[in-house]
Amino acid sequence: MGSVQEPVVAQTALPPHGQLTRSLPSTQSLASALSPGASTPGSWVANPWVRGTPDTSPPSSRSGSPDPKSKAPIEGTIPSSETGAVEAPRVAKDVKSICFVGAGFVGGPTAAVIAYHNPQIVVNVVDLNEQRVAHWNSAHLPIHEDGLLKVVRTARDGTLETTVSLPGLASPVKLGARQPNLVFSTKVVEAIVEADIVFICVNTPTKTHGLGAGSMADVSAVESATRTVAKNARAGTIIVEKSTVPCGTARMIQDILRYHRPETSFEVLSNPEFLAEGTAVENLMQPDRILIGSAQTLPGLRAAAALKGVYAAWVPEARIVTVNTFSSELAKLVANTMLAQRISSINAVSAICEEIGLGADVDDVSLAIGKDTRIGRKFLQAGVGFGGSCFEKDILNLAYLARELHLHVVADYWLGVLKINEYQRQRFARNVVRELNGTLRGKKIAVLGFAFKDGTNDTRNSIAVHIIKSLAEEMPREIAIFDPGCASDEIMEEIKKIGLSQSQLERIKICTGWRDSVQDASAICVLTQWEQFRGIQVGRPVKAVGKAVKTVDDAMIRSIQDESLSEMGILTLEDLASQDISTASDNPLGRLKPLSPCPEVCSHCASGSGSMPDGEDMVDWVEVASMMQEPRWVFDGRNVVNLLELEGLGFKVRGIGKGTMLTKY
Ligand SMILES: NC(=O)c1ccc[n+]([C@@H]2O[C@H](COP(=O)([O-])OP(=O)(O)OC[C@H]3O[C@@H](n4cnc5c(N)ncnc54)[C@H](O)[C@@H]3O)[C@@H](O)[C@H]2O)c1
Ligand SMILES: O=c1ccn([C@@H]2O[C@H](COP(=O)(O)OP(=O)(O)O[C@H]3O[C@H](CO)[C@@H](O)[C@H](O)[C@H]3O)[C@@H](O)[C@H]2O)c(=O)[nH]1
Repeated sequence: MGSVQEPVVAQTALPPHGQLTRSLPSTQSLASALSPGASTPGSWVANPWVRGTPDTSPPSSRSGSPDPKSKAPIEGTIPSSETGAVEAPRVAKDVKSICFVGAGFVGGPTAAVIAYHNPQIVVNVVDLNEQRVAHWNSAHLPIHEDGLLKVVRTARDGTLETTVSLPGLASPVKLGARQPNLVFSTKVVEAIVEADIVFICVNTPTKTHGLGAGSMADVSAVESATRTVAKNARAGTIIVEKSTVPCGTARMIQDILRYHRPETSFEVLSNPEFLAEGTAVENLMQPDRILIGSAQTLPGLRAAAALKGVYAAWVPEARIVTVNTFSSELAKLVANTMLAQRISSINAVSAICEEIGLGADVDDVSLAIGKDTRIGRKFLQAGVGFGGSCFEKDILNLAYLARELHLHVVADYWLGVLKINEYQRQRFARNVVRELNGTLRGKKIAVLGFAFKDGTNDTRNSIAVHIIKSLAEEMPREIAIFDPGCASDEIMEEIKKIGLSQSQLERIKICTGWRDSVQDASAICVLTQWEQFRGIQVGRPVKAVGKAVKTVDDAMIRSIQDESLSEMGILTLEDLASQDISTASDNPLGRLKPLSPCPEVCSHCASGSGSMPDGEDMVDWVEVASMMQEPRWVFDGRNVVNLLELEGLGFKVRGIGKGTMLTKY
């Protein structure tokens, strides 16, 4: 590329205050951009987030040699020579191949659901991590999410031809075999070359060193993935930013693309992901919304339409929101910050409840305010604080942006959400030590729950790790940790990151069952809201099991007998078939192909680790009472146990925000 420098990117180069000017197209200019033959490549006058002046000249007039990899225009693109305009991306129907770069918690499930609903599109999921890819290709997926294995097996392995007979159906329904269309591999370049759409789905943690350490997002993986895309993607390929990124990253991606491919124009879309771990498949199957941000230009809007077409295979159009790129990037950060803010708000109330005594109960307050439809009941569960790989990082990201814009009051406002979160977990750890007479020496503490929330095996930035660090500083005899979803080695790996001394580390034991962990313990800390920890309790209303029985109606029969039955239709069929069989099955129609056997050395098969709890090994609090040391403390950081009942069994219990005692710290 001669002497041209690759652009310096993203947050490191925010402009001086007051220079954040951009021009969104006026209605008139947008209308003209949409008119046939429009040639404006973009309406942003300057990239406010990138050092230097971006090249807004048409690709053909920029410096640099012609792109040797650029191929003849493919079907659906508008050749620039014919129109004088930048090449417009293909429209939805032309999307034949999608590539996900990054097979992590987001990339894997998102790619699987897209492939599941679009059997005509080949979805390649690529990652540099060979072990992760090997897991995606096995019976033991690297992440545990309800329903994920079935979705992956359907798309990755294809299905068998099958005939379904159901009561209410006049004639059996024949389902053809489905061809595999989901491929996990390490062949990053090959998958990018083939792709019509590339999703960048790599990690964006908070920087740990250098400029902005502890607050700024590290976009180096996005940069690196973009470089590989820039060098290999075909002209017309749409680049989608799926990772959660600082505002302005789409521009950074665009600049890297321009640097490596000055002759080729690519559209970059923002399409943030809103799935929550533990409910990933449900969230992807029935999203509240799909957000697509694009340049407000003809090619930008066309690219957005192409992506919309992919989602429209199963998401109602009204739920697909299209905005400009910046709004989309910002909306993702704001969504997480506001969800976290609700948790910190209710946790702040929990501190008041505990201090005021008088029986004030944060769960009652939460119930009462949540009935107000303007407030709503979600994300008002008080607890020991929020963990996970997203909330903290995204709040820091938003606050960093505000700080760079000299909006210090705004930055402090959002950082207050994190302050309360830290305060809450410190309060919890302090309470444990105080109630145990100010010393943990010679005592065993059981920790029930390590995952940052239930339903997942993700141990990243778990609240438990912070609590364990505080407890370990008191040099207890032992800290015995049990989590029904996390693998022991992953728990230990996280613990090793928190800087404990050798002597502290030696006191930590990871248990594979709750009995081992509570045996002889002086106190139990419940830190994850696993259903299993509620335990066998008298007087708790039994949750209704199973779904309401569906009956086959005419509309259903018509949709089922439609020859071009979509996966949505097949899901209905599966729902109906599931009602007919006594045991829950991932394969009610007998459609799934048998799984290939694992190699003999499969560590998962050997240890059974990391599988989600099946609900059979409920904690039996009566048994626990007989196993613990007096006075049998239970510190319930998630308000999952029945406080009164446990007190009846002889436990001393402290929940979060339960003002039953007047305590002073
Ligand atoms: N975890 C969530 O629930 C969640 C939800 C919404 C959004 N997000 C966002 O999505 C992004 C990804 O998160 P995640 O949890 O999936 O991360 P992850 O760490 O689980 O996965 C990222 C993957 O990208 C791979 N990778 C990194 N650089 C690569 C490269 N150049 N080429 C190929 N592969 C590469 C890594 O090996 C890793 O497997 C982040 O920005 C995150 O903030 C996460
Ligand atoms: O009322 C509540 C709800 C949650 N939590 C805690 O908050 C954390 C995060 O939970 P949750 O938001 O359910 O899981 P995440 O997987 O972190 O999902 C969040 O972060 C993702 C990554 O950006 C987003 O995509 C999701 O929309 C957003 O909910 C966990 O520790 C929970 O225990 C509470 O303490 N109280």
